[in-house]
Amino acid sequence: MTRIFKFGGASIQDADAIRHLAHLLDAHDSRPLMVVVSAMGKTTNGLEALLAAARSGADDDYRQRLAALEANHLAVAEALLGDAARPVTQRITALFEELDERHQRYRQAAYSLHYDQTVCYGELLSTRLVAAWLNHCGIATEWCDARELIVTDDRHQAANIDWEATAERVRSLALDDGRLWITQGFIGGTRDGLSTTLGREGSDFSAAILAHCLDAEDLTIWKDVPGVFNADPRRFDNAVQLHRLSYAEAVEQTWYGAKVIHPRTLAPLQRKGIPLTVRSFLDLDAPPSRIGPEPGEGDRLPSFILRDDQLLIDIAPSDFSFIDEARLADVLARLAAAGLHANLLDLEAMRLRLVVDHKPEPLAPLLADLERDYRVTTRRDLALLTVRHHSDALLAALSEGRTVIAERRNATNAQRLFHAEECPETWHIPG
Ligand SMILES: Nc1ncnc2c1ncn2[C@@H]1O[C@H](COP(=O)(O)OP(=O)(O)O)[C@@H](O)[C@H]1O
Ligand SMILES: N[C@@H](CC(=O)OP(=O)(O)O)C(=O)O
Repeated sequence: MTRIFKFGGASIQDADAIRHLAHLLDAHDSRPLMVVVSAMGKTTNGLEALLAAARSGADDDYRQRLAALEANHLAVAEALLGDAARPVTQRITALFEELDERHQRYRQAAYSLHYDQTVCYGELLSTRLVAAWLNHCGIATEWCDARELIVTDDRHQAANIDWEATAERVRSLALDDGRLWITQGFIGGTRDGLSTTLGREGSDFSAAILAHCLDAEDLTIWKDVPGVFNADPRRFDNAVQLHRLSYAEAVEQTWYGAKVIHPRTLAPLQRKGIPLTVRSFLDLDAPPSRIGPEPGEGDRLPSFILRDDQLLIDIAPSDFSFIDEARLADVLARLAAAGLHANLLDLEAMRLRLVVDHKPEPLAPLLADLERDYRVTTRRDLALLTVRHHSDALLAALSEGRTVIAERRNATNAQRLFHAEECPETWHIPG
């Protein structure tokens, strides 16, 4: 049965990381194996900045950014392959020419369409590089284009999967030919040949789609942490690893913002009962986290999720009337159309408060639109803390010395909104 591995940007950020990846894959000779790879390091951020430069007409900035991205990829190819780099450097140069041509063609088009036709190049480039290195190391590797495998609609930047068409295409691959297969995370394609993307950090989801369509034995997501913790170990100095948790718990944690796995990853796995392992690509002996149908300690222990850079939107009808169901539906429909998600929603008779990620691009038109029909005020520079499996004592200790700007609580989850300036860079879990 096929196994699926997914590697994110951190695991292929430079030549050394790609060498390490090849050692790791060399030790896994089980086939069929499909490897899903993201863009190198922070390339997607670089491509987003390139897009902004292209759209604002900042031509010098655009050219400099394009050249820097190309130089970085070429340098990695040369560091890896030296004299044997020519075929892959030619391919990289051709991909950058194509990327430039796409920017010229789509710079006047809708933002999301332009985004998908250009930002997809991060993964196209990284997989070419990694495949070339694996083949050079004697690991027979076949490259395939995820835009021809993962069929989506044209909802750019958050495309919906055409499961039937995708399954048909994925199952037609001759995966059991003894080679390792490599494809891109994050990207798909419409039936008409347009590139699409599945949402930032969506490569985990790509891997789950392939696992689902192939009835894979398992999916392993390789990270720079040993597994899923009860809080981001970068932000909470005493976070502990959760070795077992259910799909349902993982969905909840990621939906509230735990960045370790993309929230759309779990459903395709759950539908087929495919186990998910999250493990370290740095420490191969570290015990991993396993996610499956059965609950584990992760379903009981408190977990803590922090969202930085939040914006509070306070919405009231301008005529002193209620926020009735029709108004609530109206506001939420506008939010959804802007591609935004309410991280916290608090409703009173004449006031609706929403907390969203502060993303200026979709927010500016949304706020202008809401202001035409409602009284709208906003507050920025906020941090949202979600505690799952909370207790009063935990919440009190975590809120000490901080103003609670908004709050929402049910039996399992408690959310509190704080001023970012009142929050520490590194948190400590009380207890
Ligand atoms: N609950 C959590 N458990 C583990 N890691 C977490 C958690 N929440 C956030 N993270 C962060 O997720 C990072 C790994 O995810 P990410 O950087 O997106 O990986 P990749 O780019 O390889 O997909 C870790 O370095 C860690 O800081
Ligand atoms: N490269 C894309 C997709 C992705 O999933 O990346 P990563 O696996 O490195 O989080 C992004 O940065 O959004």
